[in-house]
Amino acid sequence: MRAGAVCRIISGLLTKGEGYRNVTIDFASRQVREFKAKHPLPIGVLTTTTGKSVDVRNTVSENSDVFVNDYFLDNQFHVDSERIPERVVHAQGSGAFGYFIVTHDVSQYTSADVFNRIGKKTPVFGRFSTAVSNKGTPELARDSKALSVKMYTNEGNLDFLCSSLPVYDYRDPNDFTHIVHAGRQNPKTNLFDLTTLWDFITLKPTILFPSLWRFSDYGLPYGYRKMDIFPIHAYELNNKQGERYLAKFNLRTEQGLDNLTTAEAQALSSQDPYYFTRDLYNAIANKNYPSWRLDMDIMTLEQASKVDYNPFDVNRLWKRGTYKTVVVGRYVFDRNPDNSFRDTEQSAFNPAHLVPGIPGPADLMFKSRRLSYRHAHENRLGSNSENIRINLPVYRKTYTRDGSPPVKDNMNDVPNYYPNSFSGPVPTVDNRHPSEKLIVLDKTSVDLEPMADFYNHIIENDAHRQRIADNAAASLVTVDEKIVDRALKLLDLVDTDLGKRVTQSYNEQKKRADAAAKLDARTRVQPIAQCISAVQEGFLTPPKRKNC
Ligand code: HEM
Repeated sequence: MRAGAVCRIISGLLTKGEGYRNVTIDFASRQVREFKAKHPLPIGVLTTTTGKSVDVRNTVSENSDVFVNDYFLDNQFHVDSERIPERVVHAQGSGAFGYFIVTHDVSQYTSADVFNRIGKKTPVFGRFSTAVSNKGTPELARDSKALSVKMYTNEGNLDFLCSSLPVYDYRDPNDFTHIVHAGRQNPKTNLFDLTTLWDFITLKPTILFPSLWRFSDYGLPYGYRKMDIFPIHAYELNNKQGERYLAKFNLRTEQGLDNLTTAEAQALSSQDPYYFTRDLYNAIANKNYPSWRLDMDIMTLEQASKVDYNPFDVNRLWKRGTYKTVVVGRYVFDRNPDNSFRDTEQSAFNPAHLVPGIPGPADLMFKSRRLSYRHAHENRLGSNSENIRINLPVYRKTYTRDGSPPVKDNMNDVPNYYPNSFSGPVPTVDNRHPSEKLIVLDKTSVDLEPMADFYNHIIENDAHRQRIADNAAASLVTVDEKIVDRALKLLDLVDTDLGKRVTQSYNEQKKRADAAAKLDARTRVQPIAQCISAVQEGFLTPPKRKNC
């Protein structure tokens, strides 16, 4: 049968439409077959890494002198060193190319060239990721998700690093190391340890706020395509006249918000642990391009100085009625990378990659991020991470030279010091840049009011409140009882109804878990397995929620 006919049969078998639930012959599963369809014959003669053709006898090493077999040595040496350090957070990720298009005039707020004309298109690269999990971990855990997007603008790269939750875990950068440790594997058991996580949450209660979001339906989106995403910080913007504004950017999904229940996620994870990557890849391959509307919540500096909360606090939302929202444009992702390591793994996003007209956030957390990402890239990709193709800006002339490869053209014969009298690159004068710096005062106190507001006013009904309580209680079942007491007291302080619901759910779940712990592992998972197969049936038919 001809390759084209095979392709037609396979595409006939594909499940079209939302969710791509038939994971057996979806677009991602047939990638190599598509390659073969495009290249019916081998693409060329096999060579060693230095370009010498490989004799077929060298592809088998039995009874041969392997030390003179370049082909064997190439492969063996290279595979031994083909891993680079994974990202310390957001290690599991998937990339996509696309564009940003301006749909509304926002020149009143920012002079950034990228936003300066309706209809202007800018190429972008996005990397979607899970936050806490290590590389290779199933993607369906109740863990916040993220999108980093690099816009290759005429004024340099503009990177937005965004979380699926609109509030961040802490406002003291010193907490980064400790939450990464407390929320990760225990150093002795090498297992995720909910006691250490809840210990840290109860000692540093700012983390409770995003944790409540994580326990809510927002904490487990139905794939990367179905979530809103936020850079969180209040960005300083300035227009051509040097007038300054504060903006919180929001990326709103155009696929519609949707979420999975914990039971659905468990079932899906057992069937397709990388559902998030697959769903994104398949949607793009099927030309069902995922898109997000970019809007921004805006305040003048004068308004910001009058609100009764800290607008720079990444651990809270801006209060309703204190800002206005304006639409900027759309991100559309329309191409899967041809090589995941080259593009996705080697991408280096840094929130400090900003452009004129967007001086960026002035808070302490952001200042610390300006350092942290540079250091992380140097550790992960070497001193020339900006020379890797995916990270290259449209235009660049610098005085940095040499270092670990890749060095690209290393600025050829251009003078390598500044100032010089020999026509090396010269700086410009940016009159738009405000001469005064914004100074932000930080505070360490914990404010429970935004959490109570979330629970009572953002969460729409009691059924959803109960799901938050059940998810929080489930995460407490294996936690040391003294810390459980602390957690329940804290939840009660946020809201007595929340405290009551979690306590009740915890008592019930704990009783069941204690009884189950006496059984051997296989017997213990029987009821869950039945529940999972019930939910799996649900996945094979059109979306239908099942309560387990
Ligand atoms: C003090 C605060 C923070 C520190 C020290 C920090 C540090 C880091 C580090 C070291 C990485 C790995 C970078 C790499 O290896 O390329 C990372 C990745 C990331 N961070 Fe943060 N982070 C902080 C706050 C935030 C916040 C507030 C957000 C979201 C609004 C965020 C979003 C991300 C995302 C999306 C990535 C993945 C980047 C990628 O796709 O390559 N981080 N962070």
